[in-house]
Amino acid sequence: MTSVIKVDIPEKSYDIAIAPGSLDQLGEQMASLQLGQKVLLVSNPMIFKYYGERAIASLKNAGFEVTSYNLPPGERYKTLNSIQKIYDIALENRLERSSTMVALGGGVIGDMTGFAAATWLRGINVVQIPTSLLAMVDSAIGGKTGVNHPHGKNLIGAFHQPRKVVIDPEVLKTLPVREFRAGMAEVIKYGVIWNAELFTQLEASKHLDQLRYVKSDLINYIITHSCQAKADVVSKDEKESGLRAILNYGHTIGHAVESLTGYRLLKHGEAVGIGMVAAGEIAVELGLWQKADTERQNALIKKSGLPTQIPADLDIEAIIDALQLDKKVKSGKVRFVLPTQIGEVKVTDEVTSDTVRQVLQKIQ
Ligand SMILES: NC(=O)c1ccc[n+]([C@@H]2O[C@H](COP(=O)([O-])OP(=O)(O)OC[C@H]3O[C@@H](n4cnc5c(N)ncnc54)[C@H](O)[C@@H]3O)[C@@H](O)[C@H]2O)c1
Ligand SMILES: O=C(O)C(=O)C[C@@H](O)[C@H](O)[C@H](O)COP(=O)(O)O
Ligand SMILES: [Zn+2]
Repeated sequence: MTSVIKVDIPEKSYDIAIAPGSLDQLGEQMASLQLGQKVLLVSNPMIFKYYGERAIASLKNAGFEVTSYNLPPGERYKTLNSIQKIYDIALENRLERSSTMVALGGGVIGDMTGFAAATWLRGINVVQIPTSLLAMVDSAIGGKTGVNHPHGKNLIGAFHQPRKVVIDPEVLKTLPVREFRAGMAEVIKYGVIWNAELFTQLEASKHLDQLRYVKSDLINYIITHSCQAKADVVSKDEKESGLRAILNYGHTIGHAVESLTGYRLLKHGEAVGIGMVAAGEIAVELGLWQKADTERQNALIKKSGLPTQIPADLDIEAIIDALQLDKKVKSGKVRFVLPTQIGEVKVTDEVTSDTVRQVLQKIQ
């Protein structure tokens, strides 16, 4: 059975289709979008080895003319240099305005392919085929695309909505367990910012860190409810002029920690987990959130096998300085997304550096 969730943006609406085995229906799913014939499929060598040929066979069966290109894996390659390589292949293969880039991979491949598609010929089609849990529940949806600058996360990018997101949960069977856990951080995020019921379901679930059993009802529940939360928010505020900032919960400190550790020590989701612990503690400090609720959140993060502490050798002053590069900074003031109760958050610029320092020292 296919679940379909709509992202409702004027003139750019699209479907997120979730169904086991849907990788083999990719061509059919794209055929109804009236795209040009040429497709450039972007992936990385590992993911391509598992799923590339199946995706290409389905696209060719539907009449598409397909070229593929693999980028090296990992956040360290989420750079303008990689984008240049995609442009070179697009040029070589004469991709046209009606052509489509297909991102087959995790959030790194999705963000980069989306950005290349946003900028090649000033914007061509992109279809997202997320293969990590994190990409399924978050990065493939909503059109944030881009790359890192040597000094900060995602500092270069564009909003460019996909024409479709095709999720085949069966591909999670090959996802390494640490990557699965990293994806759970963004799932917990939706529980804290938007969907209290999702949060309590996660609390009630055993073996959250071992949930790669794709046939389980829970994994389908997690993917659908997370996609729905993201679709709800993005449909209300495509370009983060207001509400969408809540999707950045845990990312203010998370991004700083991720980039200061050179994208080697922590996965994005792990850094977000630590960032949520920090944000929860700040909210308690400010009297916005109950201590009992932050303890519930932190227990869930731990139960998912995620770290909850700032790495021991990381300089706290460097983290505080790095916060200035956050994209939510407004008139020079750092803005935080802070919980007020499970399922609700607010955005505030009333967090002093002293409070941040105190909390970071507490959780290091
Ligand atoms: N655009 C957005 O809205 C948004 C949202 C959240 C995160 N992100 C970005 O997403 C990135 C993190 O994404 P990620 O966690 O998917 O990391 P990732 O893309 O690096 O993928 C994680 C690892 O898992 C491997 N992998 C992926 N799917 C696999 C599968 N099915 N089988 C085997 N191996 C598989 C990849 O090769 C990679 O080594 C970060 O760059 C983050 O900034 C973007
Ligand atoms: O979609 C969004 O909006 C998000 O903030 C989702 C985040 O999980 C994601 O990591 C995003 O890329 C962060 O955005 P940024 O604008 O802080 O780079
Ligand atoms: Zn994120």
